[in-house]
Amino acid sequence: SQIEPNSRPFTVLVEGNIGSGKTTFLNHFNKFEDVCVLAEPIDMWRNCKGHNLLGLLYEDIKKWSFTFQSYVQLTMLQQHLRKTACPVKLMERSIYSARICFVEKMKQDNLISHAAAAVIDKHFQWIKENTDLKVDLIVYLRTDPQTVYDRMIKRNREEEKTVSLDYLQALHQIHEDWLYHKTIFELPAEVLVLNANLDKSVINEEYSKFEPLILNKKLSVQA
Ligand SMILES: Cc1cc2cn([C@H]3C[C@H](O)[C@@H](CO)O3)c(=O)nc2[nH]1
Repeated sequence: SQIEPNSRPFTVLVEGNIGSGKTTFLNHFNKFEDVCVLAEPIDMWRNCKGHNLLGLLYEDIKKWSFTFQSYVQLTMLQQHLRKTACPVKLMERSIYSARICFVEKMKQDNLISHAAAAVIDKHFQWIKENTDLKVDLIVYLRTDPQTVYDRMIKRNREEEKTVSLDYLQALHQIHEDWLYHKTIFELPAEVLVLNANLDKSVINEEYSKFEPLILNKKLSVQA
């Protein structure tokens, strides 16, 4: 019989800096059939009716930040609302990190006008009040800026050629304030902090330790 869409799957957000290993984490959990993995819809950002918004963003971040972040917010909302038959849903980033990490940082650096940021915030607030953005756990892949910078260079994503260590340091700080020090904005769920500096060769061992948490929908690590 048709499996009923599980409208309230145990929803986990995977958050972290550029290059923090989110894709590696998602791939680690992709092998479980109970888990629906939603990677960042980067292909949508690279092709919005033929426009590569991600490419435009890094070509002229001031000019394209609003356009890019508006579309990111829509695509992340679509991911949050996506039905799945799986009992567990793992999302790469979220409408929260869009607003809190990226838009806020761009606003601080005057890469987006305060007027544009205010419009994005109005959308964000309305969405939160009018939709059920159910989140049960946030996994924070905590890294050092230098580590993620080296990985980003090695990954060599075309559009990220112009991303600087300074930018990654600023993004790192905003992730720290939101998810580690918890001094800015709201937290939609408890945060599980993982050491994502670990080398790829041992990182899967580290992630395996948290399978019971993610797969059995436990909210706190058993002592
Ligand atoms: C939610 C969200 C993801 C996201 C990614 N990005 C950028 C950072 C990376 O270079 C690329 C893919 O994550 O897009 C952004 O500027 N704003 C974002 N907001």
